[in-house]
Amino acid sequence: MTRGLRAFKRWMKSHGVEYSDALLFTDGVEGIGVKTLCDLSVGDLIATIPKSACLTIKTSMAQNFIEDVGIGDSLGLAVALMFELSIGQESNWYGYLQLLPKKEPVPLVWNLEEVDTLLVGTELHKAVKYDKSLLYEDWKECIVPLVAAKQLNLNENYFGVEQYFAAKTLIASRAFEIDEYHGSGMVPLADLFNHKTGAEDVHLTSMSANSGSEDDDVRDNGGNDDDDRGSNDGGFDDDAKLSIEELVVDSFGDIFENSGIQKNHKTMATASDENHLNGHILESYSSAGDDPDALGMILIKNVKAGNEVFNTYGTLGNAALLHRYGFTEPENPFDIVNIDLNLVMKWAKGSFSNRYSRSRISLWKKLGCSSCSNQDSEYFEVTFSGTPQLDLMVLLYIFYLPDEVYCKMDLSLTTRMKVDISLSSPMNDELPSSIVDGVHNAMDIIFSAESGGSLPFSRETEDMATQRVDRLLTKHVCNALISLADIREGFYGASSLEEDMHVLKGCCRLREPKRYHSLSLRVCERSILKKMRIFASKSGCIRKGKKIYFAA
Ligand SMILES: C[S@@+](CC[C@H](N)C(=O)[O-])C[C@H]1O[C@@H](n2cnc3c(N)ncnc32)[C@H](O)[C@@H]1O
Repeated sequence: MTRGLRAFKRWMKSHGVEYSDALLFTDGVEGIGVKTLCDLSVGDLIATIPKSACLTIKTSMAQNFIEDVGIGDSLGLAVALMFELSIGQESNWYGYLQLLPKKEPVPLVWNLEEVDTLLVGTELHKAVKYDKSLLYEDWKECIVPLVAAKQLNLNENYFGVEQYFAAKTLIASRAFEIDEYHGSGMVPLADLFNHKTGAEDVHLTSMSANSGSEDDDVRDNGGNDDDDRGSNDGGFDDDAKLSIEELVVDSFGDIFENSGIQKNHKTMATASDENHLNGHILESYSSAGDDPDALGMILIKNVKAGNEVFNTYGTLGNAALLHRYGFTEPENPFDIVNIDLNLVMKWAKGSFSNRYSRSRISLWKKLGCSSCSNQDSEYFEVTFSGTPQLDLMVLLYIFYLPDEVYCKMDLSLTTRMKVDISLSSPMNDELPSSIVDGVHNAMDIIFSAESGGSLPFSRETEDMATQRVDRLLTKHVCNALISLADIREGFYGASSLEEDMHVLKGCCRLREPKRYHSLSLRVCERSILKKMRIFASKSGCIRKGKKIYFAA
């Protein structure tokens, strides 16, 4: 065991952190991980962590001045972390901080040349540059004045821009949302568990008697932040976090529900004098106590002796994993690629005038269709299987609607909107709900307009959703999808997917992590684009052999 781990164990003991003696902390070339020495079962409580041992704005010695100047959330936590680092052994978390890496080598702390060469074309290229400029501004506006305020007597060597970026990488990769009072914070021990996509063994949860539902899982800050582009690029500009109370519909919910964990809390057994209990596990969750001031780590799966115990950082694609945690996973089913609306406009320029494109997009919006949006871009998602977002297919379909159908629909929608809006509040500039009813409704309106008022397929006998999509995929739409995939592919530069795959094979994950994971991201994204082309060409072929409802 390394010195850092030994000191950390002593620190845990003196700060009331208890853990099962079945847990083995490993410290190898790939960093720290947690294994089990004996079989563990669903519902086993393998660790408890007092909230007072978590490093948050509230628990930090810097609380007063952070709250006085009014910086909260992840910026405030970064200041708390930098402050605790700056006071060395004086810090309550010294034994914990010694174990942390100086920074997590995520793209935020790559130099600009690395970002521009390794990430070019990928979902992360723009996002990382955006983070860098935004965080630099935050530092200048909020942290520089703190250091300048001599009465705070801050050690400027710990509050430079480099130190701020490093703190942000640690927070992005290790912080959890604790509760409404503490906000997000560093949770010692819980942050030693590595991630496995969709197959985690353990959850961090609240130990309060009023808790015990899936709502109480303490959320890793990486999980599905609302501000993440397509929930796929992680994100450092993350002030909108969910507290435990808000986690009613959490992505972990199903797993927790199916885990068979008993949720009737009883009184917690008196803590042993020893930090590790002898029976391998601390408690089963059902007999663990009511302690609103503690967090518990609970097994949601059986884990065999000798295996690593994994947590999950959320259902994240590779762009998000690399962005926030600095690694990627092969064949990650949550991977997506985005097609920007601007890219669709670029494609449209080849065949249509700007005016024509704008009018078709306007009709698409009036029908209640939409793209995803983030920061200053609008985009469509393409899933791991290569299926493009339905709204994109509808937009492409609308581009090819005959003029007379387009005019008829536009006129009728505009008239309807005018009537509906004049009947509602004069301040209400949103579309009436009768019109904004989602992309499926939009398809029904289009198909019905094309066929002179009736839907040309049976609602009773066939699957409506499949019929709708099938009908959307005209030859024009399929060709447009292939062209969009080709244009998007062009962003990666001259090398082909096969060349990238070949280089990736020869690249060592441990020796060249930046090159390896960025190449892995490129290969995953380009493979999705390849699947999108196959989706479009197969759909085109299938249509040739089927009844075609309308001329394409
Ligand atoms: C919360 S920490 C987990 C503990 C960490 N391994 C350590 O040494 O302290 C998160 C970091 O661990 C690493 N990590 C976690 N899961 C991983 C995985 N499945 N593959 C590669 N690295 C992983 C990444 O560097 C990530 O940013």
